[in-house]
Amino acid sequence: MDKAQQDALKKAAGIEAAKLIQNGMIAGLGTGSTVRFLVDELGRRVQEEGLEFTGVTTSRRTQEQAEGYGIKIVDIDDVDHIDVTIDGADEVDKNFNGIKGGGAALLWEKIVATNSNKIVWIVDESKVVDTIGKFPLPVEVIPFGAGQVVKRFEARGYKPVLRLDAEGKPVRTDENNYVVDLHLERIEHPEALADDLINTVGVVEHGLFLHMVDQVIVGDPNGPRVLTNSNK
Ligand SMILES: O=C(CO)[C@H](O)[C@H](O)COP(=O)(O)O
Repeated sequence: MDKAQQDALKKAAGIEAAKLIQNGMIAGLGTGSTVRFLVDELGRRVQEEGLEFTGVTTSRRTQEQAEGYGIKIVDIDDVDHIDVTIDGADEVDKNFNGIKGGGAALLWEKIVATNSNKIVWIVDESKVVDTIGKFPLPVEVIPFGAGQVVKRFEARGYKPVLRLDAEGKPVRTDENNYVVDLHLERIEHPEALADDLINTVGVVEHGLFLHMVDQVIVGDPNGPRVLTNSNK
């Protein structure tokens, strides 16, 4: 699949997911190129159809895009609930477990998701996999002692790589932390790995999103497919 085809599938998933947002709702808005299509469509509906809803964003990037369309964005601590959060993902398996954080927004994404009544992911079909882990697993770490965390991960065989920007400097998250990507190839026991990572001093959060997602909207050449998690 080339990039243009992948973008077309991402866009179709984003437009389909935008239908979930109705007047008066409080919606969590994720981060990434797929979510950009979602926000474009919501912005169109705000401007052309008078849609009124409140958004809570998972990154400054999404906040800027949404506010550019006149979408009302509030702080997460200023809402008493979030009806639905729509976000992208890097991989998702048949158990609705996935990897997020390719865009370095995993911490805010997990906080917004955890506080949402419903979580919907929008992906193109290439992200649906049998076993997660081919996509390097992002882990957000505090800059102080990050090198020591990397050494610990090396000792555990996690193949860590500190994420760098185009200038060779460590990528900074919206919380000013670093991201370490674990090149694991296959994650056979995601729960055990999640426990191990979150119990490592210096780790703020990891990109394993387990038992959280209610629905996945998959951009497919035959039209968007909605997968519903019957275990939730
Ligand atoms: O987790 C994320 C950002 O932290 C994104 O949702 C994920 O990387 C998917 O991005 P894209 O829609 O650009 O493929």
